Amino acid sequence: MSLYYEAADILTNAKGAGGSLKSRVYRKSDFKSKPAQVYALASEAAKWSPVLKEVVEKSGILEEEKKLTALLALLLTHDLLLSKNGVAAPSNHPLKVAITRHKTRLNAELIKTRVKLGFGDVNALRAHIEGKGSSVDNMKNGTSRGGHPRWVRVNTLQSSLDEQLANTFAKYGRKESLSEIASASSSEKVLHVDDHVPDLIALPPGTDITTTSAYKNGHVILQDKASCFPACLLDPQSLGGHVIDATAAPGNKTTHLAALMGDDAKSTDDSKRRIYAYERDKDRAQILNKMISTAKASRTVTVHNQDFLSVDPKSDAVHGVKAVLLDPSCSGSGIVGRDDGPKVQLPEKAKEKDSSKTLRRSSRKRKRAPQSPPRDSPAEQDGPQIEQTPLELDNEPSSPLESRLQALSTFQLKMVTHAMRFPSARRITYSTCSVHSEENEAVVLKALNSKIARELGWRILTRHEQVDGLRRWKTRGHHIACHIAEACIRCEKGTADGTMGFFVAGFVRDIHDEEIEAALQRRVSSVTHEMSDVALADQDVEEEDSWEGFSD
Ligand SMILES: C[S@@+](CC[C@H](N)C(=O)[O-])C[C@H]1O[C@@H](n2cnc3c(N)ncnc32)[C@H](O)[C@@H]1O
Repeated sequence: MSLYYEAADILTNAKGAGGSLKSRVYRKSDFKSKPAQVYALASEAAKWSPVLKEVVEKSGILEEEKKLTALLALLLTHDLLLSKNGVAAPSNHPLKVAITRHKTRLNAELIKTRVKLGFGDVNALRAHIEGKGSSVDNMKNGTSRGGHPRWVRVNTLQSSLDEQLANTFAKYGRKESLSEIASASSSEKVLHVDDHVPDLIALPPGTDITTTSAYKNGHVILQDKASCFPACLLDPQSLGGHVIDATAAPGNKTTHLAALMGDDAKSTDDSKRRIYAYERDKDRAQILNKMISTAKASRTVTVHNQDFLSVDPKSDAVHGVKAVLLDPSCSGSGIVGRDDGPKVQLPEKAKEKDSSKTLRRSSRKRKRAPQSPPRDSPAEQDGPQIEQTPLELDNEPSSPLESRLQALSTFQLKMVTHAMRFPSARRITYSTCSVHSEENEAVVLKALNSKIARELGWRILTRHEQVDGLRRWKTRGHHIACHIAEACIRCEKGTADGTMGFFVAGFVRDIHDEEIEAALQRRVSSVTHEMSDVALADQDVEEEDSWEGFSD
């Protein structure tokens, strides 16, 4: 019987363990049940929870069975009604007895819910739930947003969109709208060619292309749409000169930059443009090398297993660098499926339903937003989801998330201001896969207000100056940064746009080399002083990335 308690325990995640549901199950060593069984039950019950919540509530068993918590009732009902082997416990076990005696009632409620949702039999409902993970409400009103599309970037160093459409995706029907892809099941052969990022294709959620030769040979790369924005925004082909990818592993954006540099990058001429890819972590630098070689970008990219902050902007090694792509470590709060595990909808007792409404209403009235929990805490994990309010900028760090965000943003600002020091650089993109303003607009604002930006002529790249696809992108920055909000590009996770949560902004400068040289001379004596001004203390930050590459 420990199976149900253990599955409940892992879904509640009371200790706020980090990572996906799967990693949390397999990390835990003290299960009595088989970890695979716990994982299967927890993830299946979570998927079915929008339906089972209604079934359990309507049956009224929570009012009658004092032994059953909402989560145990959900898990047991799942196995009683939907598992081939039924409830995994001896027939006289009190929990099994407590659920089994309501089987007829629960079954009747499941039939009613299924019919109401418009499914002919339980297999049709199962197929829908397996395919899309939609909520009952979405199913009811037909507004299911579906899942997260599988984004595939054609690697134009090796292939072309037309070639891939004619070969790898020859049997796929082309759809005009992304929503048709998001709501398709993984077995449907349909695709959508993206409207904002060139050479990008959306496939139905869960589509596996890792067995195709195009994927194995690096002709196509798995990369979320949002993660393609920084290289597009940097627009390296319009600038000339060399490019730095300051925080490069695993290499999605490095290989994208190489693809955008196109023919130039293919040239064997010694004077050709290069990408200097920095990665401070040794193991990740190896992954980066592998990705670059599979994508056939080695002719353009040189990998440096080095801390970007230790690169002297004036050294010969980086002479002629015109653009810097900066995608540093961040909280990773925008990543889909990384650690926002399954959302469980729990049944409520009739009486509790009323009181919980009161609670929610009163919390909305509170003037100051409740502390947003750390990324790893139960609220952002697999437990019952607490209503979230956007984190407000606050100078007094009082929760682990706030202090973590402050450490991250200090590090991120340090990276941006270092990139601003490269004398020949004209454009920088700064991106994160975080949803928090502290790591996004706030860093951009602080960087723009820094002494180095002002002295060396850096300003924001306005929306009007952005490449066509990104200029047309509607979701812009948060208004805490009102005068630059339009210039900041945001992607929200879980919307019809089918992206992860992401942020990117560009910096440019238009001044001449001589003016920059003079400004650099003037500030030689003040640099050390400024470094301490912005509290650029080294911070240990957890690494996060948007790796979706070859071993996806
Ligand atoms: C968000 S990931 C980059 C993802 C990558 N741009 C991509 O699209 O595949 C951040 C990477 O930066 C590396 N990193 C963090 N600080 C660094 C530094 N100071 N110098 C070089 N690399 C750094 C981390 O090890 C991590 O691999």
